[in-house]
Amino acid sequence: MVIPRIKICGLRDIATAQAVARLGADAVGLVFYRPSPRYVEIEAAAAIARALPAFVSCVGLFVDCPEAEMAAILERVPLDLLQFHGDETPEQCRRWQRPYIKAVRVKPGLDLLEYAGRYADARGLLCDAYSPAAPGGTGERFDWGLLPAQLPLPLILSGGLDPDNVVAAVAQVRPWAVDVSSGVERARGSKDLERVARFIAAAKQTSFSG
Ligand SMILES: O=C(O)c1ccccc1NCC(=O)[C@H](O)[C@H](O)COP(=O)(O)O
Repeated sequence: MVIPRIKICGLRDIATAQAVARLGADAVGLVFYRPSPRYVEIEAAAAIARALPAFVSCVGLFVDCPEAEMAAILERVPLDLLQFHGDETPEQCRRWQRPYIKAVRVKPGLDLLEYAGRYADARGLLCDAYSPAAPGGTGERFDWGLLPAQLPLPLILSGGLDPDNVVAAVAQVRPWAVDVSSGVERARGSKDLERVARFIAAAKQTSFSG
């Protein structure tokens, strides 16, 4: 039986990150994309990463980050996994020799099988909604019917998930993991622990044979 893993993205302080871990998240995401309302400075990020309990992964999220900035972050923040959410090539993703996942913004006409094949060494493919407004964290959903029945990488479903739709999402898509940001916030960049708790409880009650 597969019970989807849960990533809560866009944490910005230690207390909230620890609370999210206690509520049952498998991973938390730290956003290193300056235009985002969820952007976290290096020192705060390092403190959050160090404060997480064992078996909760710390994921660093990058959008076409300049190399020097990326190197500075990797030197100071103990990240378990890198999430590339921009137009990074497979070579750019591999360059850091760290486990990584690749995000793709799904829209009609995109060949997801071909895309996944190019990032064959990624630990997962995070499928998010395409929006012209921002590269991610928009709270927008995409048409789950655009996903192929099988992908060569573990599928992380993202984009517009919330406590009320995650059960239906898992039933339809059968993803390895689910990822959420806006759907568990009270305002952009501010997590609502009651919504986080409801999201995690709902996601954990889902399972499917895999
Ligand atoms: O969260 C952001 O602000 C963000 C900004 C730029 C690129 C990616 C970003 N977030 C990536 C995530 O993993 C989000 O959880 C994912 O896009 C889903 O967001 P949401 O639809 O708000 O749940």
